[in-house]
Amino acid sequence: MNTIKPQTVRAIAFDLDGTLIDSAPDLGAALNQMLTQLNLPSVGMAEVRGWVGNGMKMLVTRSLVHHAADASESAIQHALALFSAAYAQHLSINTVVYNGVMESLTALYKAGYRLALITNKASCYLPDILRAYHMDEMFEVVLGGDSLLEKKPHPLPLLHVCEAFDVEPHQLLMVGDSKNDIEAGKNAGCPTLGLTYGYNYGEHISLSAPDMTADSLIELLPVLIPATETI
Ligand SMILES: O=C(O)COP(=O)(O)O
Ligand SMILES: [Mg+2]
Repeated sequence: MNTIKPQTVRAIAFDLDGTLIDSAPDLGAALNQMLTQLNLPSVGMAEVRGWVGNGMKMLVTRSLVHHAADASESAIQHALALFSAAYAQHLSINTVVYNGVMESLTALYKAGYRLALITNKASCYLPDILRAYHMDEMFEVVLGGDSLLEKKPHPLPLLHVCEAFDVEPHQLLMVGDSKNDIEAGKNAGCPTLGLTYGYNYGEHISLSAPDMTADSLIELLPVLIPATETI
């Protein structure tokens, strides 16, 4: 199913984790370093992939709850400080860019679409990560989970991008791997593309009923750049 219209879309907002980059190996390494410091057992990548999507505090909290450890606010804050220090050393060691991402971003950018990044990841890590994966020139607006008063699935970051780009919500396509992205898009009145390969709490993204689903970002090119056959 695809109800995305190339004649209406003028700008595209991308999610980061699970959409552009597979950051779970670095997030997992930092989480396991934190768990070791707390004398708790390590967790596997499958767990980590199921916990990413609502920011670092939620990732840390889910790991503490998983171990039935102290998950009081002060325990979470202590764990979060350990995790943040560890992740700062693990931003771009084993993270990889998904297939098709660079080609697609480049083609969409060259075709004149205005591009934004809207992630729930803390904003302090974004410049280094975007630079490490050569994406720092692509996005005119970059928002982290702490950039505004609300984060996805709240519509505020998407509406902020609409205002920055001077476009209507129906002209901004939201692209993401999780229900937070699709719900944020629907809440803002934006069309949505759900990618099937990322992290979505073990659920298929089609359950969130995006306007289009795709197994690779490349599938968006013939939709938004109709002359695209192969790249
Ligand atoms: O940091 C997270 O939990 C998720 O980040 P995302 O919004 O880029 O998927
Ligand atoms: Mg994501």
